[in-house]
Amino acid sequence: MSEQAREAPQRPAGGTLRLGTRRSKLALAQSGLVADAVRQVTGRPVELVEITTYGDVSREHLAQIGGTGVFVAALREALLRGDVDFAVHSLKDLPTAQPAELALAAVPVREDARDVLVARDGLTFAQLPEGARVGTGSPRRMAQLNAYARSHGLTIETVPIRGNVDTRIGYVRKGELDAVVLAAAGLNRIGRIDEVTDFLSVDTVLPAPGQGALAIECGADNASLVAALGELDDPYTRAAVTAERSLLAALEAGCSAPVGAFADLLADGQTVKEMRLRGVVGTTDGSTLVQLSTTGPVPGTYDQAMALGRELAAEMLAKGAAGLMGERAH
Ligand SMILES: NCc1[nH]cc(CCC(=O)O)c1CC(=O)O
Repeated sequence: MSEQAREAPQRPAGGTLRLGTRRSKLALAQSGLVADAVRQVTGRPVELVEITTYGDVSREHLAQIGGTGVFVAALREALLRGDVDFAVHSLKDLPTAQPAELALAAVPVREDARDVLVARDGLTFAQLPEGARVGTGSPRRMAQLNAYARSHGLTIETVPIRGNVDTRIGYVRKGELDAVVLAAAGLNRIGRIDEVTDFLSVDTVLPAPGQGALAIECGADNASLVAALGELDDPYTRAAVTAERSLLAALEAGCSAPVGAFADLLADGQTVKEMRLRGVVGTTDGSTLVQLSTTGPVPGTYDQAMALGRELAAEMLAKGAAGLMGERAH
C-alpha cells in the first residue's frame, strides 16, 4: 500500500514526490516525519522509495569502505539518476563537501542534540562501577567519555560496537555491556527515548557536528523543488550546523574523527544575542582534550557561519588539535 494510493482522492496539482530513504527503522522514521511535513507545505503526495545501500548489506568493513558516508552515497546516486526527487539524511552522517549537483534544500529545526546513556539497572554515568564496559564505536564519544570518567576518578572500558540502535541496546539487555551511548535524537525518532538512563550534558560530551539535525537534499537544478523544500528550513539550525561542520572541515577531519562541536544561541531574556560555538578534539583514551569555544554575532549568512567554524578551528589547531586526530578518515 503506497502513500500515493492513500492520498489519491484529494490529490492536488503537482505530481507525487518520491522520497528516497534507507530501510533502517531510524531512516524510515526520519523520512516519515519529513514526508508528512513536505505534504503539508507542498500539498503534494509524497511516496517513500526504499533504497538498499552497500552499508546496509555489508556492515563488517564499514570503517574501511568510508564510514557512514556509504549510506549517504547510495541515496545521492538515486537522486542523481533521477530515481527519486529528494532524500533525507542525518546531517551528522553527511560529508562536509557538498556536491554541486545537489542542494541542501532544508535543515529543519534540530531535535535534542545530546548523547545519552542507556545503561543496565537505570544507572547514570556517574553511577557506573569501576571498569564498566561502555559500548561505542565513535572515537569522539570514546575520547570524551574516558575524559569524563577520569574526572570522576573512574576508569571505564570503551568497547567498539556497531550496528543499528536495536542491536546496540541489545548488548545491554543481554548483559554483554553495562551501557551504550547513543544520540537522543535517534531514540526520540524511533520512540525509544524512555530507555535512556542518563542525558549527557553538552557541557560534558559535545555531540557530533550536526547531530540531531536532518538534511533534506534534492537536485540543485530543480529550483521549484529547492524553494518548496526550503519552507522547512530553520535559519538558526542552519547557521548552527553550518558553523559546526565548518569547524570539522577546517580541522580536515572526517566523520570518524574524534571531533565534537555544538553551536547554540546565547540569549539575554527574550533577545537572542550571540551564537556560541564549542569544539573538542581528543585522544580516544581521554588523556588529552583540546576544548575551546568562540562567540560571535548570530551568523546571518552562510559565509558568516563558515567563518565562525574556521576561526575556532584555527584556535584549536594552534593548541595542537591536529596531533590528536590520529589517522584521518577517508
Ligand atoms: N551514526 C549513526 C547515526 N546517525 C544519526 C544518528 C542519530 C540521529 C541524529 O543524530 O540525528 C545515529 C545513531 C546514533 O548516533 O545514535
